[in-house]
Amino acid sequence: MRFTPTALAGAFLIDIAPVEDERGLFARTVCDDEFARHGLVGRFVQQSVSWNPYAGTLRGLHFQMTPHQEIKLVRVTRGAVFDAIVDLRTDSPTYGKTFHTELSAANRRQLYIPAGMAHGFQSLQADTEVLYQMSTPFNPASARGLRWDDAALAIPWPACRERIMSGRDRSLPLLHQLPAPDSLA
Ligand SMILES: Cc1cn([C@H]2C[C@H](O)[C@@H](COP(=O)(O)OP(=O)(O)O[C@H]3O[C@H](C)C(=O)[C@H](O)[C@H]3O)O2)c(=O)[nH]c1=O
Repeated sequence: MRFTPTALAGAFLIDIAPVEDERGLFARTVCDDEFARHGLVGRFVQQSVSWNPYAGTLRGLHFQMTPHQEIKLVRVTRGAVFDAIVDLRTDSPTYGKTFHTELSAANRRQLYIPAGMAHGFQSLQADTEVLYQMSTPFNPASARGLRWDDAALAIPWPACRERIMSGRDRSLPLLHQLPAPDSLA
């Protein structure tokens, strides 16, 4: 695997190093030792899938509050997404900064998201499926979110004819409205 640090401390792009032959390819996507050599956690306790039948579906920006904040490893197994993260760690040099990338079944790229970040994506194709691995179990009571279109974040979400979102996501708070840092990721 190839690990590329992003502009946000602790967040990495992980690309496969495929072994190819006449049958196709084989590639490792998670390895505890290799992750540890890059200072990353390679053990996950939950794996989830998100299916998005329509392009323009936007989920997020979500995170879990302390002490349930999650490390997430995200990849796309069908279709493609515009994937975005926000650093919510108030002690981080990149607090309030964002990073985005395209994850797709074609590029087989993964995004490693450290604890303390909000995550969201917009599907770029119909029938897009996203696979997540989480380091911490889902804790509904600590699930929180951040508005996708917060001008303070200025995430360049791709234009689309109709953006499909949940009512909850449409009404999430802005960054400056989030509770005090001690209750945040
Ligand atoms: C996340 C999650 C949700 N649920 C239940 C709760 C709801 O009844 C239903 C849909 O939940 P939600 O609308 O929060 O699903 P998404 O909007 O896809 O949320 C995810 O999308 C953003 C982009 C993420 O990064 C998170 O992994 C996750 O928050 O599944 C579970 O039972 N377990 C879970 O781990």
